[in-house]
Amino acid sequence: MSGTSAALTPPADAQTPVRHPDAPAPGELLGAHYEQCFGCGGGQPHGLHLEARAADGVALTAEFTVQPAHQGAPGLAHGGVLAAALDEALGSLNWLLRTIAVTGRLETDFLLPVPVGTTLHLEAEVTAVAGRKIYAVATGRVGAPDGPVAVRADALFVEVKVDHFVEHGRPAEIQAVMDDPDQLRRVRALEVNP
Ligand SMILES: CCCCCCCCCCCC(=O)SCCNC(=O)CCNC(=O)[C@H](O)C(C)(C)COP(=O)(O)OP(=O)(O)OC[C@H]1O[C@@H](n2cnc3c(N)ncnc32)[C@H](O)[C@@H]1OP(=O)(O)O
Repeated sequence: MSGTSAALTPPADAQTPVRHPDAPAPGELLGAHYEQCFGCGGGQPHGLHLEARAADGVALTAEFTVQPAHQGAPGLAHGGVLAAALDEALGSLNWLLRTIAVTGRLETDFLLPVPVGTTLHLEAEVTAVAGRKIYAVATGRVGAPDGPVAVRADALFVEVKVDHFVEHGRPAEIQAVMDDPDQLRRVRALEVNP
């Protein structure tokens, strides 16, 4: 059974999403937004190391291979880890809008178990924008880009300013980003209207 809550249905006056003119070209790897991110950062040994690539429109593809550290049941991916992979793919859509947005709501359908060693092929797409609200969907297929759908999600992201992280994040990590020119460049690339 699946369904989508009313909160994830765009309002009647929602706009069609617009790919930012400076968005990475289709096929381009998007890279990590933060080295210590559990979803995409290279600095997390047990992280997902999800790699996302721009697609046409306001959409992307991404891959993540389920590791032994991601188990819930014996030999199977933990559902929360799969939700994290969907969340990360959806969050990476920020690069195409050149907006900073965080997950407000994430509804996930788990359709098939996903064994350790499986590569999950994800697709994510922004479907509508209404003010600060960004509506998006994602699917994860097992084994191949046209494999069976194992997980899917509907999500609402909410646009925030970079101050969101400065205000709520731990000072040590915020300072470390400020002190690292590479990391700061990644944040600034998203911050179109600082
Ligand atoms: C530097 C590195 C960069 C890059 C950073 C990128 C990180 C990506 C990582 C992957 C993605 C994540 O996991 S992000 C991490 C997980 N998410 C979070 O930590 C977010 C925690 N929540 C919050 O901080 C807040 O609740 C916000 C920002 C989401 C919303 O708070 P707010 O800014 O005060 O805005 P608010 O007025 O409440 O809401 C704005 C509009 O959205 C609607 N809205 C808000 N939440 C919901 C909701 N759950 N369900 C339905 N609708 C909602 C409201 O009704 C309202 O609609 P209307 O009245 O306008 O109609």
